[in-house]
Amino acid sequence: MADSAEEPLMRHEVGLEEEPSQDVDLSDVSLLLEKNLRHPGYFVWLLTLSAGISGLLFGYDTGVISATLVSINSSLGHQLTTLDKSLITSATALFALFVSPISGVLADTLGRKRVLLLADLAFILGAVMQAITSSVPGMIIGRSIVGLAVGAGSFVTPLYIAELAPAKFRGRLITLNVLFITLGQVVAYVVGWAFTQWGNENTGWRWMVGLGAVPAAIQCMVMLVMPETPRWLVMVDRTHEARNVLSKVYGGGRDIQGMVDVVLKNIESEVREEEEAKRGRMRGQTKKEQNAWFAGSKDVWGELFRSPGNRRALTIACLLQGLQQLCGFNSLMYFSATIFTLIGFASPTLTSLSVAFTNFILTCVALLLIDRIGRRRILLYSIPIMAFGLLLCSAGFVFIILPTDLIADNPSSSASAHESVPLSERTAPLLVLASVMLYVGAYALGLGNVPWMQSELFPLNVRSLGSGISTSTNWGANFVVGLTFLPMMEFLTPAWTFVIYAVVCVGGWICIYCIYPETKGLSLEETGAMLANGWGVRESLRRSEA
Ligand SMILES: O[C@H]1[C@H](O)[C@@H](O)[C@H](O)[C@@H](O)[C@H]1O
Repeated sequence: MADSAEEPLMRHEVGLEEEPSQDVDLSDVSLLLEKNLRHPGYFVWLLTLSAGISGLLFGYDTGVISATLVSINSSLGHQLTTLDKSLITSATALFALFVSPISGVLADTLGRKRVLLLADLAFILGAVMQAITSSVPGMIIGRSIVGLAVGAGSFVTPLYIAELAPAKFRGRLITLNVLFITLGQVVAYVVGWAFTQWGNENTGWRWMVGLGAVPAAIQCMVMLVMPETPRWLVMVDRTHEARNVLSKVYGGGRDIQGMVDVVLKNIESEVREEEEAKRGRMRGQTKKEQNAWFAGSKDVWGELFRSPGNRRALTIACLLQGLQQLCGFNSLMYFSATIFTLIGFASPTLTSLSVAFTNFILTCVALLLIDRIGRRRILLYSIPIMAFGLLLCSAGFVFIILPTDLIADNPSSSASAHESVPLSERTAPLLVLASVMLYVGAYALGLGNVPWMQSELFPLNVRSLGSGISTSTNWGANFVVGLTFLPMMEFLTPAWTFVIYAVVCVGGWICIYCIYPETKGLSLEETGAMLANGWGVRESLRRSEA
């Protein structure tokens, strides 16, 4: 792990003598100072890792359902129906969708750290509830509580990291969170496979879901000793504590005090400006309207929707987040074990591990490549491969004859359905597996990551609202896919289901081609100026080729 390798920076190095003067542009100065940082430093890594456990939990809880669904059998009173499975799966996304907007308000009033701690408690409660329940409604409630935790955690974790990390490392540290999500999914699949292999047939799945409480409890303990973010501390007038946290972030020592002063002043002036803007907006309004949150947010809503540039940014961010889910990836994440059971693999949970593993490895590759290839280009290359994979998968399903009620049936009975089948039907499952892996790999390279870089599309004043709306689009679409996948498989046939996802990919590709400019290498201001005058696709390509 990198040690705190900050260069000793003194005020005179950036032209500051004593206290930073009021006419110096503090944001420029702190950027200049931060440029000299070589590594995030050990304290920032520690903070990122401890907050990143939320990503791990997010991934674990979304991934573990795959093996759970094929292991529950009749432990909840009866064999699960298609509706039971769909509700159990999609409840998490629905509650994550509900809680995302509220968690922003909670994060401002209670602090970022307390919201993370509350999310941990919800993770623990939801995991225990699922592990001990004996009914389908109990399971749905447990999954919904986990949804609250996932929704709050997925909003607050990037905020916590962004407010603590020096600007220079912010992007990289935030995208690390996506890596944690996919790692969590791998862990969930390994645990799922291990329990179906060696666990008790009736209680194994209870351990799978219950284990989600462990990382949450660890994070809870670690977060108790972690600090609040300097920005929130300044917001609630605890400037002295904010200074101490900043000193640790920048590596401690006397020689960095100049930098800490500048960064602190910068935060203070930003917070002051925000408060003044809020007070200005509230002047002349009725008592009722003076509800700070409402008054503030109402105006930001106006700014977001009135300005053409902001509207374009929002359209692109929602398009990408919606497409990330509507392309059907999570139907594999949630139901791959069900699918592989359906087509006769002897160890469906082990087979489906390939989905989570491919996703994780190619997410690592994507994070290395994305700044070099560019967001637009990586999407335009990878989405056609996804569509091809889906069509191939659909072709594979054409050769497989499935008993009509198998989706809702006992998985163990599925093997017998494939005992004496012609060769084409024996190789077709392999074709399905290979095409699923092709699709997942291409997804992880582009759509799995790029939409989360949404904040770079928005100017500061509407960034949090814009990102919030596009994140809700993600959860909304995730809910739709979780709820509709099994009914689509049952009523439209698997072959048509995958064709529909392929059509969504093609439609998405056309939209991206027409309206998503290449933001690689552009500053936030340049992106903003470009979107203010149009979609800026041609101009962005000219710039990135120059
Ligand atoms: O970026 C993540 C990642 O791609 C996950 O694998 C997926 O399950 C999530 O829905 C997505 O938001």
